[in-house]
Amino acid sequence: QPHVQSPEDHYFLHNMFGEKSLHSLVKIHEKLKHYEDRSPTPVVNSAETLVSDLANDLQSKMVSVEIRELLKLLSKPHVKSLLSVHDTVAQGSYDPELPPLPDDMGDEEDSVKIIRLVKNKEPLGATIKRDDRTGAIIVARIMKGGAADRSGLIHVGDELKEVNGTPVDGKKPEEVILILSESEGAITFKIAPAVKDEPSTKEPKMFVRALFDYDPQDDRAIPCKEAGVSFRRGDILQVMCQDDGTWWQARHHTDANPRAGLIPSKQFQERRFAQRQSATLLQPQKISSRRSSALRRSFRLSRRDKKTNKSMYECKKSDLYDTADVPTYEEVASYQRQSGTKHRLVVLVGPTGVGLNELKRKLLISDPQHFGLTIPHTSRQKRMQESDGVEYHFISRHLFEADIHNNKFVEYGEYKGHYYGTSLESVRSVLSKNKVCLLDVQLHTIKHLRSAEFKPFVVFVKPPSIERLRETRKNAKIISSKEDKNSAKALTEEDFQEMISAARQMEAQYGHLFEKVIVNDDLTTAFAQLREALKKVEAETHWIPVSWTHS
Ligand SMILES: Nc1ncnc2c1ncn2[C@@H]1O[C@H](COP(=O)(O)OP(=O)(O)OP(=O)(O)O)[C@@H](O)[C@H]1O
Repeated sequence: QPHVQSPEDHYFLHNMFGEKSLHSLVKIHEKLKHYEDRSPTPVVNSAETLVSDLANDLQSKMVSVEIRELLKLLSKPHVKSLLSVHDTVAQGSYDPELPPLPDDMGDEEDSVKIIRLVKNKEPLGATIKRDDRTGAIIVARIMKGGAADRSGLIHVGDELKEVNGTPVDGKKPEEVILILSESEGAITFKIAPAVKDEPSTKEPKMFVRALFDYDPQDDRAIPCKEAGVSFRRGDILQVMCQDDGTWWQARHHTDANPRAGLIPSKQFQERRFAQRQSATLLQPQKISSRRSSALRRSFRLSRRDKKTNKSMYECKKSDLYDTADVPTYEEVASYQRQSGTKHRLVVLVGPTGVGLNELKRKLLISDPQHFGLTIPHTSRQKRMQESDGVEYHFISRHLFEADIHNNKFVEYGEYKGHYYGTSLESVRSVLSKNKVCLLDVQLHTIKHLRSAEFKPFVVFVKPPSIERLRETRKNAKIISSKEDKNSAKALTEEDFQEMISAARQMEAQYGHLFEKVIVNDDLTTAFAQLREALKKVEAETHWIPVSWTHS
């Protein structure tokens, strides 16, 4: 067919239509159709009984070879199955046959339920445990949307008495699971239903962003590895049940399968993390030895005269030892910016020299009406060629200190006795012009910006491999340091190494805050990726922390 384009599709179809079994099925279908049209009626509707009567009769007269052969044929499993199918169809009784109720049921057993589930490849969607006190096998949880849940017949707390006629009393859960996994088709359970009021309240849907990687296979605590759901940092999960304080039930929100699986609860994960930390006495890592780099970036672009402004500032609020909160899950809601409303604040982070300024500059040039930068504050004297509110907002040292005290700065620092800082007001000012505000700050300040007002979209710019850095940064320059503030120096091997190790530490400590990671290998490609990511955030529906949706 002309619309079958890929060779794999073609190959697949070709093989499928060539299958013998498919041809047989088609033939059977045609035959059935043929008979159906003739509306046949069964001659007998219990061929099985007829055959068994016949066999009894013949048994006593096993004289001829023919009789012996006939008996042999009739006792073949295939023939028996065929007769059984014949009878089922002839009698038109397609309901499963329930095993007869035992006659000797004691009084205490009068509430026993016999349940028959037809098992396909799908797992049952239930976990069991042993009651330590009574030794009984109890249904521990029912996975939302799974086969057991959908049947509506099995509930948490039900006691399993028998599986396919085998009593499970005194058996270990693993042994019961083995019986289950070995049985095919219909499985019959004898269950003593739990005496309790089943909470029937519908769970509200909750979506969370996972802030850590999880693989149930590596988790020794999970009660059933097969029931676990693995996920990666950044994945959006729908939490469907939080009844259990330790194991929540959740599914990937894009997953077509409605069945939930187990994930560690927020509280449990936090507890584990705390234990792990105290066990290893983990020291929060110090990020980058080239301190105050972020502050320097924040100011450099906004200065007009580049020559005089290539200098470094001491960062005062340099809380480099800050540890992020334990990253587990963050509740999120879908969000789309309405046209005319404020843009999300774009925060660029990355190690010194990775190219944040370069990317900001390119964005700004690409659309100066759309993107904007903050104007910093300083306590130093205004120079001849400068104007207030253009390069800087010039304020007195006294006022600057009062503003620091009143938490008016996103971040600030001191260089050569003068304060420099980016105020929250300067961010608001760009946003209120309906522009996308591009900000690069030190990582620890992100958490102060995480609010409904700014809804920061944090982009982490990552260096490529050291080999690629060597290749691509041949002509790259970074601002040297205080000793020689007017000159830029070429990037050295040490700079490359520092860039890579700083990036690694940043990702380990703050990775859960990054909504987008861009590798700045080839500049044009990195810029295109950044532009694309920003476009998406502006126009498409995406997830943001739920607390940002109600301001
Ligand atoms: N992908 C790239 N390929 C080649 N050179 C690049 C690339 N990205 C940035 N550069 C160059 O690397 C140098 C450092 O870039 P830039 O000043 O933008 O870094 P930065 O992250 O802002 O650094 P700092 O923290 O030191 O301010 C510049 O000379 C820039 O042109």
